[in-house]
Amino acid sequence: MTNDRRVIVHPDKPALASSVAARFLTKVVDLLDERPVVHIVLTGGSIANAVLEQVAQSSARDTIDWQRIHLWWGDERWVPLGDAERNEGQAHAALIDAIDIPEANVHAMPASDGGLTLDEAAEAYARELALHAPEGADTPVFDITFLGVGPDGHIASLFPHRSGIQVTDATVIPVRNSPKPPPERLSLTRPVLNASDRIWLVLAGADKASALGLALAGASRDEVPVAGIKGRRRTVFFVDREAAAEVPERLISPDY
Ligand SMILES: O=C1O[C@H](COP(=O)(O)O)[C@@H](O)[C@H](O)[C@H]1O
Repeated sequence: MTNDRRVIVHPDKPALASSVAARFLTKVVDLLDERPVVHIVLTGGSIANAVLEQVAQSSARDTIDWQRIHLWWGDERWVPLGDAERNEGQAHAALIDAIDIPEANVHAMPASDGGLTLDEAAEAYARELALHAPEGADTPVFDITFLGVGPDGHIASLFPHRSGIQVTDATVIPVRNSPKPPPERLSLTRPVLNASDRIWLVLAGADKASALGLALAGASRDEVPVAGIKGRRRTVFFVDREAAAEVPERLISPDY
């Protein structure tokens, strides 16, 4: 199989969420057979949380040795701990509270009330990543990185026509004046995301169709940040029919 980007279309959001959850569980079991520890990057967004809820509800979830899983985040909104906007809090409610995973394996990004400035928080998360990195690297090798995609084509907190998408000399950046609230955020950078073995982008709804169509048609990453995303081994767009409306037929993978 080549490392071309693939698009897998599902009839609707519920089918998308349960299919991605099932693939995730199967892939994690396989990965745990191959290595001692598996690193996963989570994302915010409604469909991503629906996937995590489906993982939590699956009986297969108990076949995973969660002690050997590490969870990271691709981005976080700069709000206090416990704020409903926090991506980490949403993931806790959807999945993490339901699984037996050590707290030390859940690498949430800092919150705005944790005593750090936004810049210090970015540096602190970069240090946390480095602590779990193999020798000579700045971050762990992410086995699966989930990404949502905004209607404007943003991924993590890397937005169109902003400097963040071009950053290559940092692993984590502070984001200010985000076009989507809240205005302050933290984000992994594009090279870090692209160093993931597998990137699984999950998109649902008609408002995502244009961004996806443009990204696959060769738009620039400055215009449509998701266009600049490609994992080392696999890059798969898991989408519903509405989000796939502008995807050329020849790019759609037949294997749903
Ligand atoms: O703000 C964010 O938005 C994107 C996309 O969210 P969606 O609800 O439009 O799917 C998300 O991927 C990112 O993590 C989050 O912080």
